[in-house]
Amino acid sequence: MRVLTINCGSSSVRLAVHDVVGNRVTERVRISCGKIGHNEARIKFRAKDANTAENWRYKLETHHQAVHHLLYLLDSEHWLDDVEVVGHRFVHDGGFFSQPVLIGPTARSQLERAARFAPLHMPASLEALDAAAVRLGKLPQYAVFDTHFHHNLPDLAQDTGLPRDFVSHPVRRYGFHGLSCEYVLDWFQSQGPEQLPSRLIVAHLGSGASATAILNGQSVDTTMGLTPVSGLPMATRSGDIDFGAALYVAENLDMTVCALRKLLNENAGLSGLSGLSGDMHELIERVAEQPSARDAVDYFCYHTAKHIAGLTVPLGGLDGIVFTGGIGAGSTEIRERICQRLTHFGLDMRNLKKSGNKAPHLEGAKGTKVFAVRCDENAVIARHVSGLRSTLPNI
Ligand SMILES: Nc1ncnc2c1ncn2[C@@H]1O[C@H](COP(=O)(O)OP(=O)(O)O)[C@@H](O)[C@H]1O
Ligand SMILES: CC(=O)OP(=O)(O)O
Ligand SMILES: [Mg+2]
Repeated sequence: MRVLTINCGSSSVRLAVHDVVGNRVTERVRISCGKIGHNEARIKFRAKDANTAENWRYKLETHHQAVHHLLYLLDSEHWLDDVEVVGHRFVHDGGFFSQPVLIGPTARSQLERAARFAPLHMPASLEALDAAAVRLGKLPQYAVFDTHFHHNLPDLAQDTGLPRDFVSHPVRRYGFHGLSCEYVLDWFQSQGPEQLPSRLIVAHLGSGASATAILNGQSVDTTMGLTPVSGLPMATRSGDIDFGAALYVAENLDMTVCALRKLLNENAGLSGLSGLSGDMHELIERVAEQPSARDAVDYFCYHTAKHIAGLTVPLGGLDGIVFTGGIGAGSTEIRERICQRLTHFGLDMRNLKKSGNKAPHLEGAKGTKVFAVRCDENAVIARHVSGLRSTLPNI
């Protein structure tokens, strides 16, 4: 089965076409655009069989523009000709879905209702749904959820701390970056039997950032909650903050709830702290000359390490850490700086500098192994969509 997958991240859009036969997922082509909204967004194209890779810089201000442009580029080179089905990453299921769903009118309106919980992602994915319908006609389109992997979090990890009287469906902690966690589990599987660390933390560090505690392959706690604004500091999202401080600021500045939501989602985190940019690469380059860039990077590394240490409580110890996402897979420096704060866990750092899925040292490790894995959420979407295609109801 030939599957087109569309993954709208907070600063990126990634499209890919895969062939899926049984459990085998083979990528034909991928195209992505990062740094959306910056002056120069980056488009990367790679076609596996043709062995071609190209990069362009382009002015793409919004996800809407990016999705349309990437679809156009694929279509004009006939990469979409034999696509049979489309799979989208939707970060939030809104409490409506516990598995991927074929999107009909009811599911679509439920996804629209869930959009308020993830304003940097869900509206973009809904636009991508429409853009694909325009270009590909009536092909079936599926939603695959970031929340799915965390569906069976223990009650203790699902509770929000709000009074029970106030909390009703759909208010609970959901967790995100589940597709990335699934990819990491697949990656361990590919390294050979019994390579999966029993007590594992996946630190997905991209424009959105989270850490998830995985015990024997199951998510047992994670840093994001009802919304993907909580937990680690992010490009433009605050991560965990003193809510009293947020209320004080909102009251003093006479902010509406809507303005507060915008502040915490779009103007906080690395961007708010540095006053320069939410892009980690840019900040690292400016650390020497800009104290605020240094402060933002320090804050990110410190709080990420603190959250990782906190997640050893539900795990009862720590056997492995995987760094993934653009920063986690890309930056040896950030991985090192986080790990320097975790040395009391007895980290085995032999794999720390091995970016992007290179064969790791696995034998003879003493203590907690550290890995960097370049996750591929689109491949996981393609696998889900093809596996469930014949069994899902169209609602
Ligand atoms: N080699 C690298 N070193 C440092 N940061 C990097 C590197 N590669 C990517 N990044 C950062 O990763 C972030 C984007 O992560 P990514 O996972 O691609 O985004 P998204 O969350 O939108 O999917 C940006 O802050 C970017 O600067
Ligand atoms: C859930 C989330 O934050 O996703 P991303 O990292 O792609 O923005
Ligand atoms: Mg992402």
